[in-house]
Amino acid sequence: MSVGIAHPVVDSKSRRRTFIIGVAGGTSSGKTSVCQKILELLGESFAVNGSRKVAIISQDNFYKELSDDEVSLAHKSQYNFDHPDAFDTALMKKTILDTANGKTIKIPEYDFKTHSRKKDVFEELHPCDVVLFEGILVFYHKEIRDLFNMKLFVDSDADTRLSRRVLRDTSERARSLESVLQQYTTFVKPAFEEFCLPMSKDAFGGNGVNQPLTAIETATTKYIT
Ligand SMILES: Nc1ncnc2c1ncn2[C@@H]1O[C@H](COP(=O)(O)OP(=O)(O)O)[C@@H](O)[C@H]1O
Ligand SMILES: O=c1ccn([C@@H]2O[C@H](COP(=O)(O)O)[C@@H](O)[C@H]2O)c(=O)[nH]1
Repeated sequence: MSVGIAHPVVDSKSRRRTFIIGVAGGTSSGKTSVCQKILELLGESFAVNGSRKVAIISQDNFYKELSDDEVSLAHKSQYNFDHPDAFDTALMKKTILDTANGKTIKIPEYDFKTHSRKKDVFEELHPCDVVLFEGILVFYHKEIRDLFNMKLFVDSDADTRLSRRVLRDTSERARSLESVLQQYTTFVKPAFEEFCLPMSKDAFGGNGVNQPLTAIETATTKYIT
């Protein structure tokens, strides 16, 4: 499989550019784990040539603020967090563009237990050389998709994803088994098939890190000045 390296438009006045990698995949496919591994390995290999800063941004931090009624629905597993409209696309686009142009950005933090952003809590991210932007629907909107220099799709089998999700959501996200299964069958699985999977076509696939890592190392060496 070939890897397309794109060169999205960045502010020509900007002196610094950041290589942005979009990492998509279904829920619990291992996106965060793959990103952490890439970050670790890139950190090590880049250390040979001087320090290059690599960071991970999660699309989960860009969920829209919900009304009280929507929060009530969310607590009953009746809110669709897997639809593209659940995300603040404008803020996501601005954040990626600012990152690409070497600006310091502020990322909101999301709380899965309350289904809301943490009030006045932000992570400040200083300019990086490589940013991994991961999430279920990071490839859905063309205006966001086109900002990535490289696209990776973490491809894990559906049974594996569901079993990991059950374990994670019941232990870390304060969910009951019934609610995880209800949300999965009503929203998560249909949305994966409609909005996530079709966007994986031109991305670098698999669920390991070796092939993408080699491609990322090659691409970033050429791209970053
Ligand atoms: N290769 C793997 N083997 C076993 N468990 C894994 C593996 N990759 C991820 N997990 C576990 O599955 C859950 C979801 O993984 P995560 O990387 O957070 O996925 P995603 O970011 O796609 O939702 C986590 O609890 C994680 O520890
Ligand atoms: O308040 C919320 C917000 C999101 N979700 C679910 O999270 C996953 C996306 O996160 P992954 O780490 O990629 O699994 C998505 O499928 C939403 O259904 C939630 O349950 N509650």
